[in-house]
Amino acid sequence: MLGLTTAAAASASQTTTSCLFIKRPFVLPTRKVCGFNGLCFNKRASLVVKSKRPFSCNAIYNPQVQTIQEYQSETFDYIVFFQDGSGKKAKMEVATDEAFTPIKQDTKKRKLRYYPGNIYEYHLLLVFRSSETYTGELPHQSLWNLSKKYGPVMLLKLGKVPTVVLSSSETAKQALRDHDLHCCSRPSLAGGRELSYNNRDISSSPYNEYWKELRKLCAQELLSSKQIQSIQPIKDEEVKKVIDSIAESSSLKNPVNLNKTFLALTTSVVCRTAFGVSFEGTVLSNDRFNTLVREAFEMLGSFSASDFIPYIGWIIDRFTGLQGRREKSFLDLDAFYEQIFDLHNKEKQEGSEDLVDLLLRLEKEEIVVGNDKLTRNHIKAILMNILLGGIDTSAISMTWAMAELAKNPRVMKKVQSEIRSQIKNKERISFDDTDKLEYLKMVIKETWRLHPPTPLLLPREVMTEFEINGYTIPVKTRVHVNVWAIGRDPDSWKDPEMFLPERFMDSNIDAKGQNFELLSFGSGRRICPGMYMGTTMVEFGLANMLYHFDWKLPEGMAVEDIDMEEAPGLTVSKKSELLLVPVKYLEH
Ligand code: HEM
Repeated sequence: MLGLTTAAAASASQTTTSCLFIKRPFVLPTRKVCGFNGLCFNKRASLVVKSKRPFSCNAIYNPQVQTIQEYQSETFDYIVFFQDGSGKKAKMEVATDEAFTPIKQDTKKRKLRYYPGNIYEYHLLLVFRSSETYTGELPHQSLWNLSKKYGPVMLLKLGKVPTVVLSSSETAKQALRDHDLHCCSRPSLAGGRELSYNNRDISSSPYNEYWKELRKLCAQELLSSKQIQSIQPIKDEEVKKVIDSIAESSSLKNPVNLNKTFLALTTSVVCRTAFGVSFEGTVLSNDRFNTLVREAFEMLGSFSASDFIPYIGWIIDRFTGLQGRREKSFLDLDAFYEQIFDLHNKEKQEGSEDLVDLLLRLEKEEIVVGNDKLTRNHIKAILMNILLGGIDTSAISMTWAMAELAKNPRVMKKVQSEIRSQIKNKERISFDDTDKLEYLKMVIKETWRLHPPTPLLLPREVMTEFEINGYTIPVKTRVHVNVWAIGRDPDSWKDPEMFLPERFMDSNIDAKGQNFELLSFGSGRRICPGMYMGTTMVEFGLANMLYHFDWKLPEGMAVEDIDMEEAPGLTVSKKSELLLVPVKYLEH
C-alpha cells in the first residue's frame, strides 16, 4: 500500500514543476495490464498543492476516456484520474510509486489551474495495468487475492462497466443491510437475459413490482415451509432409492461417485416436487440432464464480452463460441419445459397441484404480475429459477461437506456418532430427526463458510448513489459480495483455513442473512427464497448418508490426495469427482 509521504512528495517535486500531496493514503497497483481487464479504485481524496507557483494540469472532459483499451498502447505503469465536484477530470501519469508527472499533451483536454496551498477535494480514480485479471477461471479467488492487497472495497473497471467488489463482513453489511434498497436491482446480463426469457425470472429481474409479486408468490405458494414439509414423502422415497443403490455398491466394495449421487438426488426431488415428473421420463437422460444444468450455470456465471463492451461485445462472444453455447443451452432448457407442459396437459391428476399446475392455472386465469400478464415465457423463466436454484446448490453443498469429512476423519467420526446416537436403530430418518442434529448443522455451516455454492452472490446494480467506507458507489455500478473471501477473512474467523465445525459451538452465527460473516444465502431483499428448502435438503441428505454408511477412501488413496479444486461457474462445485467407498452400518 502506498501513502504518498512528504518525502515522496519532495522527491516528486524534484522531477516535476509541481507537486501534489495526497493526504489520505491510497493504494497504487504495480503490475502491467493484460487484455481489456483492469482495476481502478474510486475514492474521494484531498490534494494539497505544494508547489510555490500556480500550475496547470490537463483535464479530461470525457469520462469514457478512462477505459483500459484506450491506454493499452501507452507505456506508463498506471494513470491516475482526479475528478472534481464539477465532473472535470485531471489525468496524471504515474511513473513510479512515488512521483506524479502531469501529462503534457492530450488533444481533448483543457488545462486546469491549481493554486499553492489550496486543498482540492477530488474523486480519485486509479486505473492500472495488471496481469491480475478479474476474469480468471475462478474470479472469487483472484478477487480474494486482490482484496488482501487493496482492501475490502475495490472498483473494477471492466470494459465500460464499473463493478464494486466487497470482501469483508463489515462492507457487506453496509451494502446488504444499510443500503440494501439502494442496490437491490440486478444488471441485465447476456447469459441471464437469454435463459430467463428477458429477465422474467426472479433472480435476474430488476427491482420492480413484477419482482416483488413474484417473490411474494414464492414465499406464499412455492417455497413456504408448509409446502416444503408437504414434500417430505417424496424426499423419503428418493433418498431410499439412493441408499439402496449405495448399499449395492457397498456389497461390491465399489466406490461411489458422490458428485453424481447428490446431483441425481436433488434433481429427482426438485423435478418431482416442482414439476410433478421424474426427469427419467423426459427428453433428457440423467447424464444429459446433469450436463444441461451445469452448462446453464456456466453460461450464467461466465463473463460475457457483451456485458462489458457495448455494441461490439457480441462479436467477441460469437468468436469465442460463448453465444453458440448459450443458444444451445437455451434451446435444450426450452425443450425440457415444453415437455413438462405436455406431460401436465396429458396427465392431469385431480387434487394434486404441483408448481407447474399452479403456474399453468394462473396463466389460464390471466393473472397480472406487476404489469405483465403471466405467459408461457414467464412460467419457463420461473421454472428455470427452481431448476437451477434448487438442484445444483444443494448437491454442491453435500459434496463439499462429504469431501471435508473425508479429509477430516475426526469430524466424520464425531458427526456420525451424533447422528447414530440420536436416531438410535430406526430404519428411516424422519424430517423431525434432523432438528436434533446440532453437530451436523455445525458441519454444514462450516462447509458453507469454506465452500459457499455461490461465492460472489448474484450481481446487484446500484439504483441510488451511496457510500461504503467513504467510497462513493455511483448509480449503475455493479456490486459483488465476495462471500468466499469473507468466509476466509482472518478478521472474522480464527484459523480460517481449518475445517473446524466446533467454532460454531457457542456462537449464534447462522447463514440466514443476519450474520454478515456467513452469507451463503445472501442477505437483504435479494436473499435466497429457497433457503429453507435448500437447508432441509442438505441436512436430510447428509444425515442419511452418514447414518447408513461409513465412508472409506478408495484403495491406495490417502487423505492428502483428496483435492479440493473448484470448477468455475456461477455456482462453484468440486472439480474432480469425489469417490468414496461405502461400508454399510449394520446396527439396524
Ligand atoms: C443450499 C442451497 C442454496 C444456496 C446455498 C443458495 C444460495 C443463493 C444465493 C447466494 C443467492 C443470491 C442471493 C443474493 O444475491 O444476495 C440465491 C438466490 C436465489 N435462489 Fe438460492 N440457494 C439455495 C437453494 C435454492 C433453492 C432450493 C431455490 C428454489 C427452489 C433457490 C432459488 C433462488 C432464487 C429464485 C434466487 C434469486 C432471488 C432474487 O434475486 O430475488 N435457491 N440463492
